[in-house]
Amino acid sequence: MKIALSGYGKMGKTIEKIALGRGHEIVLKISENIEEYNLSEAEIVIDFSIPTVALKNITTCFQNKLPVVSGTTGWLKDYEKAVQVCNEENSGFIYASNFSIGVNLFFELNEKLAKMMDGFKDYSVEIEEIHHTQKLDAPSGTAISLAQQIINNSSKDGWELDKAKENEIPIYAKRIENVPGTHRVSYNSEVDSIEIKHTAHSREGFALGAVIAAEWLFNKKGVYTMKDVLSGLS
Ligand SMILES: NC(=O)C1=CN([C@@H]2O[C@H](COP(=O)(O)OP(=O)(O)OC[C@H]3O[C@@H](n4cnc5c(N)ncnc54)[C@H](OP(=O)(O)O)[C@@H]3O)[C@@H](O)[C@H]2O)C=CC1
Ligand SMILES: O=C(O)C1=N[C@H](C(=O)O)C[C@H](O)C1
Repeated sequence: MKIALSGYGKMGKTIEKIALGRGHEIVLKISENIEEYNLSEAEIVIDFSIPTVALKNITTCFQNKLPVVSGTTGWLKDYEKAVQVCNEENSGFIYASNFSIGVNLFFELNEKLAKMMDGFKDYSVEIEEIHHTQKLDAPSGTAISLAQQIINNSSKDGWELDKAKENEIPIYAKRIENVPGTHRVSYNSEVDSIEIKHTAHSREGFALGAVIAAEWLFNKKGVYTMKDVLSGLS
């Protein structure tokens, strides 16, 4: 595939390495105003940029008939707008708050555990995420996805950073130098705790998942998720 990278920071550079290793070409590296670039050489775009530009970059690609795999977090209030433009332009789109295969397995576990724990009122649930100090958004997109899964499978009705109300899930966001991404969901009672945890050892898992998603999306139209991608792999 001829890939354009929207965002050539920590993730863009890791994706370049993985994509080249799988026989793809990087034809464009977008680092500023997307309108200044000639998108015509690219066949697909992988977007790991910044929250304030993600919607513009993604929709500009759709308008240029390019499918997009996006992992940028912190812009999700505008997700439906991106979906609308994708459908209007008959393009292809996959967004995931986390492309790592391990985290997507962790998402499955989280859903199952939330269903099991609902009804055991002695336990209170909380989420902790730890990331490097350059991260722009908090809580992480992955922590929000984990919270949303628990909300969908329990009587919880919201989440809050730090100070949650009775029926909400507290998310604690910590920033520590060089941490690629750690997420922990814990259920705590007076007598014990049950925890599930995912620890990324590097950015390679996120990047590999994004390239696999791009390979899967290539030549498809429509809006998909990592569940669609992974159901074809297992
Ligand atoms: N879904 C997933 O699996 C994962 C998601 N992420 C998310 O991906 C995003 C990027 O992460 P990361 O690579 O660590 O962050 P970086 O800050 O290292 O990279 C972001 C890059 O975007 C560039 N940028 C700025 N303006 C534009 C623009 N107009 N168009 C395109 N690029 C632009 C920045 O350039 P400059 O520095 O010059 O401003 C920077 O190089 C974040 O939102 C992060 O949360 C990260 C890991 C995994
Ligand atoms: O910014 C990061 O680094 C990461 N961001 C994603 C998120 O916000 O969930 C995924 C991963 O944890 C790394």
